[in-house]
Amino acid sequence: MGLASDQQPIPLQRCPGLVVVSDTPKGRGIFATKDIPAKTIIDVCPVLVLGLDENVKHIEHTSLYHYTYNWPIRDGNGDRKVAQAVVFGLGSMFNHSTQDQNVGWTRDDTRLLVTYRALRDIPAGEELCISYGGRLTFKDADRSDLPSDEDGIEQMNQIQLG
Ligand SMILES: C[S@@+](CC[C@H](N)C(=O)[O-])C[C@H]1O[C@@H](n2cnc3c(N)ncnc32)[C@H](O)[C@@H]1O
Repeated sequence: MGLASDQQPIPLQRCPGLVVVSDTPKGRGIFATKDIPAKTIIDVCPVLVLGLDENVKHIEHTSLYHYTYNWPIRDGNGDRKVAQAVVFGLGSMFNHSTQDQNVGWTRDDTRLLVTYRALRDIPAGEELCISYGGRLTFKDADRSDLPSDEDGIEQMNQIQLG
């Protein structure tokens, strides 16, 4: 039996030669064990988009809060809203780098995927980092000169994945 065009399987792709290192200044992080050429697909990650209420009532009170990303949606009235999404796979493991990100991403909001690609050649031994945007809740381990945001207002789930 064939699949309708909107049901075509989505190929998943993960770059080989990646490892999780658990004791970095940023917690766990993803590192390359071999050279990765620019534009290589690093991972194709399915996402779970959380309900707006679900996020406020539940997720914001859990550790998962620190692993969700902005996801634009339309509410029942067709108005634009920013929901939160859990990104499965490596998408939830990339740490933030303010100035030296080597991984970028594209969002597919129809198929609910994020595809991560190397922004440049990544040499073996380097950590793979994305940008969370300009608003961080934690002290950036790359920038010891900056004070951390201690008022708790700027939350990690405001990561500007978009
Ligand atoms: C999506 S998780 C990334 C994986 C995380 N390091 C772990 O061990 O599960 C986001 C968390 O990683 C840490 N993190 C990410 N980027 C960081 C950075 N530049 N400096 C310090 N901590 C960072 C923060 O604790 C943040 O809340």
